[in-house]
Amino acid sequence: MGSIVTVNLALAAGLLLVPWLGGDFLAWQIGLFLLYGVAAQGVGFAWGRGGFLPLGNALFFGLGAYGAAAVLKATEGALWVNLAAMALIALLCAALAFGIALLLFRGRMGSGPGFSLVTLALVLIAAQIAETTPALTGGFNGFSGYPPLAGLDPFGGLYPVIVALVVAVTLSLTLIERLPAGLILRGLVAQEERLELLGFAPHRVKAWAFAGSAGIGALAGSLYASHQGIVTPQAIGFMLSAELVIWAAVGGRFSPLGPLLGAVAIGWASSALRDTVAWWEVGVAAVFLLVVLLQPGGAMDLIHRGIARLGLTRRRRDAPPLPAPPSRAAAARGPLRLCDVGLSAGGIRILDRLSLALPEAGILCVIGPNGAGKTTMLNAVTARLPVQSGQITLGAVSLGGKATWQMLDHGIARKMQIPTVFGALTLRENLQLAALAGRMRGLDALRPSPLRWQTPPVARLLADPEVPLAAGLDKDAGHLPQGHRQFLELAMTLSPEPRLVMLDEPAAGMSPAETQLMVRLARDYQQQTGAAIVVIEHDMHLVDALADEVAVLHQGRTLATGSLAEVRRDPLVAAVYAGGHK
Ligand SMILES: Nc1ncnc2c1ncn2[C@@H]1O[C@H](COP(=O)(O)OP(=O)(O)OP(=O)(O)O)[C@@H](O)[C@H]1O
Repeated sequence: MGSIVTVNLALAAGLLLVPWLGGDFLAWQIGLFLLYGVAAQGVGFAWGRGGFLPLGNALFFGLGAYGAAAVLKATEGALWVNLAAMALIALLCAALAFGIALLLFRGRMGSGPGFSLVTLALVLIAAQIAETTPALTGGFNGFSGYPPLAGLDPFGGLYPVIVALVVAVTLSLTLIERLPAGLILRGLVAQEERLELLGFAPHRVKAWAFAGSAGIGALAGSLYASHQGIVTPQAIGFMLSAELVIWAAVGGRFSPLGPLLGAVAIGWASSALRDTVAWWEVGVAAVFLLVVLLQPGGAMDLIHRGIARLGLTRRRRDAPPLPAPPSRAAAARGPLRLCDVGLSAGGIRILDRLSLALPEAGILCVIGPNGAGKTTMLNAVTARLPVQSGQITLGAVSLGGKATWQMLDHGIARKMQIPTVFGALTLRENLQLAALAGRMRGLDALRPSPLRWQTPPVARLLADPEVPLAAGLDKDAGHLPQGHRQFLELAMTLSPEPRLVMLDEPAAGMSPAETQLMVRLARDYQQQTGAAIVVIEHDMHLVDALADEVAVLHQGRTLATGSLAEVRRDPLVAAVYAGGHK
């Protein structure tokens, strides 16, 4: 916290010195690049933190600028009315962005080019409207003839207001990084699938990030109107959108200060050198290309690495853990039933009128030859693949039409066949995210204390001397060996205290000792919580050690259920396994 305040105070002091050292004209020039920099910070937030690239963020900068110009003209200098109106415009832009992102990201995984292209199309449309509606926007000539905010001189009094905006935005973005909201965003980029299984709706997380990005852009745009005294279609055009992306990339999109640095450095150098250095734009494009290819973290990444090499980074002290509040997943009730479930994908019938009733408590092992549809059954339950016929119910609740991220609130958690952990985060951060799962309420994402939550299942695992997690909490999860990764994913799966745990080949890639440990941990969890656990497994020793009951799947149908001894005696099962499968 202290370092955040120091950095922002230094930023404010450095920027406020500009008019003293360089005069009003330099401050006016820097003020413009700072406003562009704030808008680029919005782009950096969406791209670097949210993992999706908005190609048309000048839309919100322009809406902020035109909106503020119109308000300033209509109200003729009433300061508080103007400020309230500008804040309202920024909120409206954020709401617009939220809606756009929800529409585009809903029901889709990934943050691919579709979103970027739509935002590009939107800014092209907006620029066209601005050019062709002179009655509203002043057309090509621009919107002018309004007083600046509070009558502040763009060459004098407005500059401290711009600096205040810069510091407020930088401080907010830096603080968000230290709060659960920032961790959730990092989780989104690191492993969207796991985040969704932990009960976070990726499309909503992205929508909030895009709303923040748009609101920041609109605030910058609203001061730009006063700074320039005129708003032209360039303020809402594609060129500015592209420049915001270049500044964010070159300065460093992963850091709140990076885009600001990029905008001021490139913007100022461009204004000084564009007319004297031939091919200046080509040079900027070349730098952009080099950054994209060789230095994705931009200039701020180099600066951070330099600071780390000099040993100037302070290690954050870990505050003692707090008991986590009750989990919604622990309150869910009812046995899971699949009734005549049919599922086809890629033209292949995978589940063929599959019916299976799970016990409300105990361990059910699902076995069957390769390709029998075991993993697909879990995909159907967790809504990762759409079911075409039949019903899946949990107690009295139908799971039909629900999304993957809603499953945790129904008490369902899943460990994947290939362990999915947040590879770019430390083990501690992985467990912090899992502690938030199913427990966050209201404004918890914006409070620091939820990062200290510790859940009963994770506390037990960390205290267990055989579980290889407690010693390396500050290591990146991406460097864990396969066995340790399985335990980390198990810890994250159990952390929300789910009533129904689905473990897909939990011992894959493990040594015999690790496999034994996995069996013990699954058994312990079942006994401590009375939950139902479904384990998909090929290893019959493990099935023997774990199963209260066994279900055999074959060609997308339930072939037999009963104890392991019973299904072994079943002639149909014997025939399937004698057919050369595992
Ligand atoms: N999304 C999909 N699109 C097309 N085919 C799929 C899809 N998912 C699974 N399949 C196919 O469905 C069949 C069943 O796959 P599934 O992974 O459910 O089998 P499994 O019983 O878990 O096998 P294994 O024990 O080898 O993991 C396989 O032939 C697989 O290739």
